[in-house]
Amino acid sequence: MSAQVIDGRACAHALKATLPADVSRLQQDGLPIGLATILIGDQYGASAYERRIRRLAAELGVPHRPHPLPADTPQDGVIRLIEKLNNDSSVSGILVLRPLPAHIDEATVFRAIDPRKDIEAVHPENAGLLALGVPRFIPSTAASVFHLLDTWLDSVGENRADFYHRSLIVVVGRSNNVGKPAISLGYERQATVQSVDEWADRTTGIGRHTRWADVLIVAAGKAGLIKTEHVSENAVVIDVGINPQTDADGRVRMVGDVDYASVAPRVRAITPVPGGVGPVTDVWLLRNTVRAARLLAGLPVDDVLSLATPIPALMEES
Ligand SMILES: NC(=O)C1=CN([C@@H]2O[C@H](COP(=O)(O)OP(=O)(O)OC[C@H]3O[C@@H](n4cnc5c(N)ncnc54)[C@H](OP(=O)(O)O)[C@@H]3O)[C@@H](O)[C@H]2O)C=CC1
Ligand SMILES: Nc1nc(=O)c2c([nH]1)NC[C@@H]1CN(c3ccc(C(=O)N[C@@H](CCC(=O)O)C(=O)O)cc3)C=[N+]21
Repeated sequence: MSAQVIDGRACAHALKATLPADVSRLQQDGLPIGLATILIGDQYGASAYERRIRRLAAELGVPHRPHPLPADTPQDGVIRLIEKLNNDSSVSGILVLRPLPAHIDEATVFRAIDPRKDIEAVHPENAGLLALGVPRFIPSTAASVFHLLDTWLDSVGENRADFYHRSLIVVVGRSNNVGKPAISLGYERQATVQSVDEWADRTTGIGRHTRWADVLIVAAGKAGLIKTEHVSENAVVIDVGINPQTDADGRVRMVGDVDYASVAPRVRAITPVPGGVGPVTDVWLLRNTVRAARLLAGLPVDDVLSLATPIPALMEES
């Protein structure tokens, strides 16, 4: 039987429906909303993402200021730009695209962002809040992964809590802005969560872990890493990877970390690339920009992580 294809474009379309109204309400009240992006160099995935954000911001009416910087920009120059954006009241959200060139220390750059404008939760304060289960912002890629899962569960009529409580979620890749936040969101849903990194691949192989996964989240940045022997038949596979692949005719196209052609026929459900996690990530970043603008203005925001279900007592109190 062939897998159900989880449609990221449809999910993104539904998720963005209320955003233009949210944006114009802020603007009518004279409250600033604006997104600043910093792209250093021209890495394929980062440039692709920046272009998409640019288009989506225009569509939703969010003022966007792109800051393209040459690959050899010194770290001080990047920090100075961030400080300027921190102090600019027309900017409510700041996104620094990864990966950064080797001469720039990611942690130092992320620490320079005003935590209230840190829409990807990369500043230690926001990363800590997420790890503690009380996030200010949910990083957009991990948010997209779980939004797709939740939406898919609703569509097949499975109770979200029942599903997560009994499920093993295996996360391949544990970077600070994709893998680790996804692990945190899995914990928050009270699933059993396992993290697999490159050492597992180099030593015992990742199949001994991934084959047990009810939910397999793959964010390694390695095209074709997950093949049919890595998955079980009831798995729900979420492919985060965005990798450039050059066709025989010289055209570059995007592929995920999952070998879709061999894996899709075997599993229960799967996200494609393109058209899976990516489009929802884009919308979530703009949602976080609106959230930041509201928080900066002192307006209420929804509680994004009230998901945990208390475990009933085993014995009634006498
Ligand atoms: N679709 C979307 O919305 C988004 C897609 N992406 C894409 O997701 C991918 C991952 O991004 P990101 O987390 O930033 O990448 P990083 O390079 O920062 O991290 C990759 C992680 O994967 C692990 N890894 C690498 N190779 C293997 C392997 N063979 N087996 C197991 N684990 C492995 C690394 O392990 P170790 O820690 O041991 O080095 C590391 O933890 C990229 O393709 C990126 O373009 C990113 C953001 C959004
Ligand atoms: N700080 C930071 N945060 C990121 O989230 C981040 C980053 N840096 N650096 C680069 C990667 C890559 N990334 C993408 C997200 C969505 C699409 C996306 O929407 N892609 C479409 C592609 C459509 C097409 O052009 O074919 C899709 O998947 O359907 C692509 C790439 C975010 N990243």
